[in-house]
Amino acid sequence: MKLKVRNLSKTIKGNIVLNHISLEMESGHIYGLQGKNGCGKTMLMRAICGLILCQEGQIEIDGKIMGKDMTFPDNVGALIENPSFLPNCSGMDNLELLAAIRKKVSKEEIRGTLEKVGLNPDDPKKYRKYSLGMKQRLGIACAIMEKPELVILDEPFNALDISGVELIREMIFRLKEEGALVILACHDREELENLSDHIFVMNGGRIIEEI
Ligand SMILES: Nc1ncnc2c1ncn2[C@@H]1O[C@H](COP(=O)(O)OP(=O)(O)OP(=O)(O)O)[C@@H](O)[C@H]1O
Repeated sequence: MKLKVRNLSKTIKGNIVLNHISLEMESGHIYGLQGKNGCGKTMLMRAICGLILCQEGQIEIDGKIMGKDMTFPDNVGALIENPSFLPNCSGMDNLELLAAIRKKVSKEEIRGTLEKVGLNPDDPKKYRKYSLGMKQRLGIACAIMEKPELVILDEPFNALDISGVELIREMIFRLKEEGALVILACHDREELENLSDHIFVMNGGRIIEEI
């Protein structure tokens, strides 16, 4: 997969939140987005997922232009802010319901994904009773369960304990090894630098540096 962002700009109520962003990314790599609160990392991720439209510029994935040749990328899994799940269903039931939309993965595969993020697929606990870390793990499982080629993870380590951080770090490396294109934002600079092959440093909606 080749992802090209060209001259992308977005203004919300007079505020420039993305300012002439251009970048290229390809499969088999982890790309980190670094920058202060409010610098535009989440907005950029949302734009790449097709969740927001931008006034200027273009996002092209494998030669297809977003908003023209496609509404959303074909094969994307994303964890952006707090995903919504049904409060009165278990984690497994929530994922099964979502998987029924595209019918890409079997029940067994969903169980495997839950185990990968350290959740027990047989746990009957309802989502509303989940701890923050369990919610985070379920959000990550949801993002990766259909084995997307493009994985977007905004602060995946939030609320995770040390073993959770280690598990998810390994999982992200494995996604890359399996050929995914991973885009990651994480406030822990060391963690981000350790995981990423390439880092885009953002400030005020712009990319100010590439590492
Ligand atoms: N729904 C919204 N309406 C208006 N402005 C918004 C909205 N969401 C975000 N913004 C603005 O867009 C800018 C970029 O926000 P964004 O969430 O992308 O930052 P971020 O880099 O992800 O920050 P953080 O590190 O805090 O997650 C900020 O100035 C923010 O105030």
